[in-house]
Amino acid sequence: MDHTAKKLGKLQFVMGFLKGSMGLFLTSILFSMFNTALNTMTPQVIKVAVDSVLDHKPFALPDFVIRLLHLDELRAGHTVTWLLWLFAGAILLIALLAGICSYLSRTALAKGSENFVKEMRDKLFSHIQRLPFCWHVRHQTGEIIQRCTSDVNVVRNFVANQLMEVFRTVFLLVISLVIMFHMDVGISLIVLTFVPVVAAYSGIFYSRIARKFRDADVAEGILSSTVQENLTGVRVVRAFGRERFEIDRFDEKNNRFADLWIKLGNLLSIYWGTGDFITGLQILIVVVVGTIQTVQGNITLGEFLAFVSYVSTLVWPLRELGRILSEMSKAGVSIERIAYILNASEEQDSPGALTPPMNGDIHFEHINFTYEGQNPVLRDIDFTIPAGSTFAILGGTGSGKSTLMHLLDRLYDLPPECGRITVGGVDIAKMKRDWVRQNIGLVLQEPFLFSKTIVDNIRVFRPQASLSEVRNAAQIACVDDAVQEFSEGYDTVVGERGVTLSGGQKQRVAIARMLMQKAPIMVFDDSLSAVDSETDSQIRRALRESLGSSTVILISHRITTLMQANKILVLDNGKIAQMGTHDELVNQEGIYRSIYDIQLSSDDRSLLDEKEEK
Ligand SMILES: Nc1ncnc2c1ncn2[C@@H]1O[C@H](COP(=O)(O)OP(=O)(O)OP(=O)(O)O)[C@@H](O)[C@H]1O
Repeated sequence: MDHTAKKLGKLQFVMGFLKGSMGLFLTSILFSMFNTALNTMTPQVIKVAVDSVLDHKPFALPDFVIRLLHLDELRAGHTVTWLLWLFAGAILLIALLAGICSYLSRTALAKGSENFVKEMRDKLFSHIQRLPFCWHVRHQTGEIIQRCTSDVNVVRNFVANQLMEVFRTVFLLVISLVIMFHMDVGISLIVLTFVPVVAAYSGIFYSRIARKFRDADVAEGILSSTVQENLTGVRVVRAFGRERFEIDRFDEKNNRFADLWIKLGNLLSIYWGTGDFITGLQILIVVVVGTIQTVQGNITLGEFLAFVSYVSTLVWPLRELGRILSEMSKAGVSIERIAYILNASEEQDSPGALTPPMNGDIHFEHINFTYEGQNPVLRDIDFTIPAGSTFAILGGTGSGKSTLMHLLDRLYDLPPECGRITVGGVDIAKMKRDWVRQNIGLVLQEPFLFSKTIVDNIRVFRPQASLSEVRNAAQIACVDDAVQEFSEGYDTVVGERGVTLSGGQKQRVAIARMLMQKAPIMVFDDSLSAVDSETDSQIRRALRESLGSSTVILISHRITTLMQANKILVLDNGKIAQMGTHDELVNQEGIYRSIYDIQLSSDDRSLLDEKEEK
């Protein structure tokens, strides 16, 4: 029952996307039926031609056709050659009409299937945009890309080619059998007995092939993820001389993928080989029985030839049915894989979600947080960031600093009973997610830049911003000079298609981008780690002067980055270890003091002096 439900689900899934192009698909089916009906006429013309031209029998056509076309009179007054031309003309006319129908059917189908696949791609892409961040963290990018590209293509091929073939084959089978039964029941029964045989063996293979396709698809996903990971981490691969290791890793996955396709190929070869034998057997029996029947005078020579013609015409579509079934299994697997993405729940705001002002105090109230299946990452975290202040968070790696910011930005939601985060007294869980994110500017340690020009990257949040606004943000982020030095300045394309920026330049472009957002809360999550201490200090000075009333949260390992903050929180293993100003913390025993002592010996003294100047 489960299986049927699943199948029904797949059909409904496809129908959902077909809805918009139903008119085109119905047009295509209609013309395909005309085409099939016309094609089944040809053996009839052959039959009448052979019987009347070679055997000089009267036309074996319904009386009204003979009367309508005055065939008897024509026949009486004309030569055999003339009759032959008459039948040739009939075949030509049928071929012409069949060709026109085929053209109309295929153009409608091409349009319909492209609309279908476009709608599916649009839906997938917009759905993926709305999936929660945690969903993206849990799934490999290569695998998602594979589902959005090759799986979508498999479904498109199925809808554009195979689905129509199913209709065509069934229609062809029905018309041909009706005509054959009309000519001779005995031979028709022989032909008919082969239909379930072909269907049964196709069905058996269908289920086995489906399993193999599923394995091959999973292997393909793993292979694309390996390639994607390798290309993304190409610098690490080169730096650590891991090329050999990576090649071996790829080989292993590639071998597995190739093995699965070889096994699939073997299975398909058995299928086609067996199919060839069965159809050969079918033709053999029809030829033997047909010849006997003709010799005994039970059927005419023309009818015999028509039978052979129908059987030969039916052989291929029936054989194709097997291929269609295997394609269907492949498409079924792809549909399941696409549906897996589409069935994932999108981020959704509760009805009446709020959009309050975001310039109030930020209060983390007794936060406890655990990532799925992990140990607790944050334990009873409770503190307040006063509005308009600069607040710093210091802590060892893995102490939970970024997690706190993910929770503030609602990239992860706090489960009930695990505390709450309020801004200006309003729980962020009750706010619209978009609103929260628009009002919290976030710069990450490893910022991502799009493959576009620098100016477009900086004004990604405000595409209408003028160049002077962009430059102003870039000056505060201390990246304007560096950009001016590029031959194309702000029009320099960065990323895969263009110039490679240094880690520090990228971080500064990302800071400029965030400044354009003009958010009342700004978070710098270790986002100055790749710039030297001097530039770090310059940026902070420029930021201090330009941020106005925004609340700033600074996360860093570097004491010099944090020391001017109004308050510093020290996190240790998911718990609050210390909190206070630089002066308070440096004068107490504790983590802050030890880090200060270690960094003091290596940091530039002048940067520490900066604090005294302030
Ligand atoms: N998406 C995630 N899924 C599961 N565990 C995670 C996830 N993100 C972080 N963690 C784990 O949570 C803990 C805290 O990570 P977090 O990134 O918040 O630390 P951090 O203090 O920002 O570290 P760093 O300074 O190194 O960036 C770590 O043990 C980390 O492995």
